[in-house]
Order: sequence, then structure tokens, then C-alpha cells
Amino acid sequence: MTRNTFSTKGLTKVYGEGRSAVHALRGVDLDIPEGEIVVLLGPSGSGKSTLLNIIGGLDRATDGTALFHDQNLSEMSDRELTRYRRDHVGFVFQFYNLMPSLTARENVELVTEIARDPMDSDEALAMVGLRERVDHFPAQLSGGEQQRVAIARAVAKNPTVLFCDEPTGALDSTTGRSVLNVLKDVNEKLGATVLIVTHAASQAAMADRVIHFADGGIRKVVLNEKKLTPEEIEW
Ligand SMILES: Nc1ncnc2c1ncn2[C@@H]1O[C@H](COP(=O)(O)OP(=O)(O)OP(=O)(O)O)[C@@H](O)[C@H]1O
Repeated sequence: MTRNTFSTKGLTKVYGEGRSAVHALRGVDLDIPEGEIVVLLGPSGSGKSTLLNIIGGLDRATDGTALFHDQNLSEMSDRELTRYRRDHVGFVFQFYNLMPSLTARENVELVTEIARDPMDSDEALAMVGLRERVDHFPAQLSGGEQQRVAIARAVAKNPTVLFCDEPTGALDSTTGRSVLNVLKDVNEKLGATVLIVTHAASQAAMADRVIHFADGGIRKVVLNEKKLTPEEIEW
């Protein structure tokens, strides 16, 4: 039986207090099986990033539990959460957050130098098709290439799980598809569980599991019997 990478029960997040309190998550029960590609869809403000931040160890829930395998993230100390992020989690954001004064290779090495079981940085860059660009600075790379450096940086630590918040939001269709292909490769070749938050509903067709979010909760979970490749999805 496949085990779950994540399992949440009654996960709740309230920002602020009293009349200005914002209920971002209203008791979320969710299982994410190991090795799946999961797409999270939902309107702006529905709580998708909040969920990602909590199970990614960047923020804490107000109530409820979030298990990573059998470890309860809610009960971890700050130090344990940092170790969890460092050892297990890769993040890819819409804006690539690369260091402008470092080359592609040096940006990836920022991570490989502190990771527990890293890949070689050049190998990670080759995996995203940037073997010839390792010595280039971010300003010398296109948007799609910069995003691929960000993905190489996230996967070079051999993460158990890769979180992607709007990874193609700033890209045209051809570049966006190549980035989605890289995410698919990371899932297939490294076995990482991949979680993608997106506004682009058509990208749900490449997922194993599609979670529809609204108003701080799950409205619907759809399992795709047949997945489309990034080339096949509409843009
Ligand atoms: N640090 C914060 N302080 C106060 N409120 C916050 C904070 N972060 C998020 N919120 C609120 O929590 C709710 C959920 O936000 P969240 O960013 O999780 O939504 P989202 O579904 O990811 O939206 P988007 O698609 O626009 O990124 C929103 O009402 C937002 O304004």
C-alpha cells in the first residue's frame, strides 16, 4: 500500500485576532500519497499558499495536525522544522528568487553545500537542460531558464517533496511547458511527490490528483485516470 507523504486533520489557520481575524484554513482533512503529482486549484485568497506554507514547514497552523510521514509538523520545534525543510522540501516560486550576483551553478551550490544527500550541482542543471549555461548569471538567462535554475536548485537536494507555487505564472506557453516537463521528470526520475499550486486549470490534466480549494477548505478531489503530458495540455 502506498503511504502518505502528508496527512492533515482539521488543519486550521487564523491570521490576526478579533474582528480583523482572517480564517485562511477552516479545518482541512487531506491525504497526499507518496510519489504523486498533485495540483491545487482555487480562487485567489482561498488558502492554497497558506496550506503549502504549513505543510512545507514555513508557517505553523493555529489548530489541527499535519503529518509528514509519521512526524507531526505541529509539534516540531523551530529547529526541527528547519531541519525538515532543509532535508526534505524543495520550493519553486513564481518569481525565481535567484541571487543576481551568483552564476547558475553557484545559485544551486547554495543548497547543495548544506543538504544532507545532494546531487552534484552540474548534474541538477543538466537535468533541467542547462548544462551549457552553468556559468551564466541570472541576467544572462531568459525567464524560463531562470525558472529552470530555480527548479535545479530545489531538486539538487534530492527532496522528498517539491512545492511549486505558480511555477509557470510568468512564462509563455512554450517555456511553461518545458518547465512542467522538468517537474514531471523530477517526479518520475527522483520519485519526489510534487505539489503544484496554479490558477491555470488546464494544468490539472497532468496531475494524478486535483484538489479544488475554496474559502479555506477542500470542495472536491478528482483523480485523473489518464494524465496528459505537458505538450498535450491547453494553455
Ligand atoms: N500573513 C498574513 N496575514 C494576514 N492574512 C493573511 C496572511 N497571509 C494570507 N492571509 C489571508 O489568508 C487568506 C488566504 O490566503 P492565501 O495566500 O493562502 O490564498 P491563495 O489561495 O494562495 O491566494 P492566491 O491564489 O491569491 O495566492 C487570504 O484572505 C489572505 O488575505
